[in-house]
Formats: sequence, C-alpha cells, structure tokens
Amino acid sequence: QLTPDFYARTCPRLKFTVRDAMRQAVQREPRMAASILRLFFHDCFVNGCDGSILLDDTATFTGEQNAFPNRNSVRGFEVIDAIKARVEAACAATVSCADVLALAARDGVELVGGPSWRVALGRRDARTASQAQANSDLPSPFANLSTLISMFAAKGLNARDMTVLSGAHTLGFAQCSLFRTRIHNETNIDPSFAASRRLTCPLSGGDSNLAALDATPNRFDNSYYRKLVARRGLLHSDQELFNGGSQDGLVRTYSFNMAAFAGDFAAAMVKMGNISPLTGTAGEIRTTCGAVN
Ligand code: HEM
Ligand SMILES: [Ca+2]
Ligand SMILES: [Ca+2]
Repeated sequence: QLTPDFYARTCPRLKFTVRDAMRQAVQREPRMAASILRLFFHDCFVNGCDGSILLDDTATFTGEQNAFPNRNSVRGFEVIDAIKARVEAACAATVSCADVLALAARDGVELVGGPSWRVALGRRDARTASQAQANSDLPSPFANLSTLISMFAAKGLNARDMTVLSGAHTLGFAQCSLFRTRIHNETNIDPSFAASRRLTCPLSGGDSNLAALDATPNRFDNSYYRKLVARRGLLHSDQELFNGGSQDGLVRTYSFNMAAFAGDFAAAMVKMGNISPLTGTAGEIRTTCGAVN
C-alpha cells in the first residue's frame, strides 16, 4: 500500500528536491511539464507505475522506449535522470525512479497552472520492461471511443477517468503523422481549424511537424474541452470524447467548469498512480533510472 509519507524519515527533503528541479526544467522549457506527465502515463499503463519506461534499450535489453507509441515521441528522460541524481546525492539508494516520476508529473502540472494532489509513495522499480506490452496497452490516437473506454477499463479506470485524464492534452504537442488523417479526411471537424492545421501538416511531408493539442499548450486550463465542443480536437481520439457518444455531457461540463475538471483530474491521477505498483521487497530501488542495478 502506497502512502504520502513513505520517505518522511528516510528522505525528508524529497518533495522539495523534486519540486525545485521541475521548476528549473519547466522554466527552461515549458513543454517539459507535458512531456513528464505523458511519461508517467506511459509508465503506469504498461505493467503499472514501476519505472519500466525509463529503462534504456541496450544491445542485450529491449525495453519500452522503442515501442510504437513511445519511439521518437516520449521525451523528458534526461530531466528524470537529473532529478534522480539530485535525490541520490541527498538520500542514496532510497527513492525509486517510479516515485520520482510520480512526483515530477504532479509538480509539472501544478507549475503550469493545474491542480495539485498528494502523491502516494512507496513504489519500487521494475527489473524488466516489455515492448510488447507497451505496444498492446497504450492507446492509439486513431482509436474510437469504445476502444478507449475498454483500454482504460483494463487498467481499472472508468470512462469518466478516461475522459478527465485525456484532459492532460490541455498541455503539449502532437506530430503531424498522428493527426494527418483527421485534418484531411474527417468531417466532424471545424473547417477553418482543419484548414489552418493543414498549413503545417500537408498530405505528404512534415511528418514530425508539431501542433498544439489545445489553444494553450503551456497552460493547464480547460481549453482542451472547449476545443472539443467546437470540434477542434486535434487527434481523432480526442474528438471521440465529443462526437455524439456517452462522454459528451462530461466534456461539456468540463468546458465551462474548470473547478470540476481540476478536482476530477487530480483524483484520477491518484487512481492512475496506483496501477499495480511493486511494493515491499519486489523489484528494486534503481540507482540510475536508465538501467537496472
Ligand atoms: C486517451 C488516450 C490517449 C491517447 C490516444 C493519447 C495519444 C497521444 C498522442 C498521439 C500524443 C502526441 C505524441 C506525439 O506527437 O509524439 C500525445 C501527447 C500527449 N499526451 Fe496523450 N494520449 C492519451 C491519453 C493521455 C493521458 C491519460 C495523459 C496523461 C494523463 C496524456 C498526456 C499527454 C501529454 C501531456 C502529451 C503532450 C506531450 C508533449 O508535448 O511532450 N495523454 N498523446
Ligand atoms: Ca510501467
Ligand atoms: Ca491548455
């Protein structure tokens, strides 16, 4: 069982160390709040929040970083490594990489205007990772609503959790290849939005050109939901949340009620952070997040 004061005696300044490092990272690059939040999601959805995504591939080890949803896409590893180095300097061999990531994700959200929540701690780090699991368990931006609901249900998260956690797309950017078919072929899209996105994401070329996931990619607000209601969702999977289905009402609520979004998001993040952690003597406390001890 995870608990917020897990390191109260063994690493009393942990929270401040992580917070301070995240403040610097976000100051250097505001997008880092988004990137670290996504790293945490991609960790928790693959064998639980066990730091598995942080393990680098080597000649003899195939991890998760090159799974399709992650390759040339997830980022921020160097920030987690740097935070972990500071934590090791203060409290050697004590705090897991999985917990560092959980704290950093929370701090990033708060630093860009989002809600805060108490992070339960005591996760331990995996000695393994699974590229196959990452390929099968992480949702695709081309997924429809029922697939999204069932992929989250497989992790113990209900449809409401899925819809509010997707609000993470109030932060950050996506690459053209992941929203091209939406802006060129789909009809449930605001025409002027589609036209303006096509300028930097043509039918061919520009695969890695970035577009913001909402109107304010460096601000944790409810613009994401307002855009969905305006049929300006960037990813196909985003617009699935407001396309005449079961989540329309909730999207509408969040589009005009920031407090409801903020409160529900915080609660759902705690839930996501509890997905099958390694505890007790399972796993290890990794010294360096990129490699097993
Ligand atoms: C509902 C299913 C989801 C799908 C299909 C999905 C898919 C994607 C895709 C395709 C991107 C762009 C990646 C790229 O262009 O390289 C992205 C970005 C992002 N996702 Fe999701 N996502 C989902 C849910 C979530 C959740 C639950 C979170 C966190 C709680 C999250 C956080 C983010 C963030 C913050 C970014 C921007 C990252 C950055 O700019 O570095 N996503 N997502
Ligand atoms: Ca994991
Ligand atoms: Ca935003």
